[in-house]
Amino acid sequence: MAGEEGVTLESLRKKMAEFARERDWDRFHSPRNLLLALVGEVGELSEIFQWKGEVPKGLLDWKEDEKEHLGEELSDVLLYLVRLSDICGVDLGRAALRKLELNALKYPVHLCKGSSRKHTHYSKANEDSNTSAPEGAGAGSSW
Ligand SMILES: Nc1ccn([C@H]2C[C@H](O)[C@@H](COP(=O)(O)OP(=O)(O)OP(=O)(O)O)O2)c(=O)n1
Repeated sequence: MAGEEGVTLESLRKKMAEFARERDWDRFHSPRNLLLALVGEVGELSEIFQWKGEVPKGLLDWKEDEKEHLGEELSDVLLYLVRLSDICGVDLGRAALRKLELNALKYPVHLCKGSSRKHTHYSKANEDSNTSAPEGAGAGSSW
């Protein structure tokens, strides 16, 4: 039900499994089909922003029906992602938490605060500092 509290990835996973089973759609929900459906929905989501230029956070000047449409397309992406993960035997919640930990290791606060550069920039800077001439010999930092 819309507005229901306590939505979890697991509850969405179960609802999608039930939705497919009731319609005898398990045979269509193969990994490849779900991936293509997911990409299609990402396209529909992108269309909402297409040609608008940058939009303000919170979308305060959007009409209610535009925001509702946005919610629908975001949901389609999420639901197909949840279903794809399930069909592939991936625990999406666990995988996402693990990925967050990996991200934190790749992007330590002390190196990246206030910078949106890719992590390869920091490893490259580190390599350069390991191979560069001793301090004071004219080797400048690359960032
Ligand atoms: N074989 C299918 C078809 C649909 N859905 C579910 C997941 C999505 O949340 C939604 C997608 O439905 P549509 O393909 O009809 O796409 P839209 O809802 O975006 O409609 P439209 O393409 O008309 O804008 O329905 C599904 O699980 N499996």
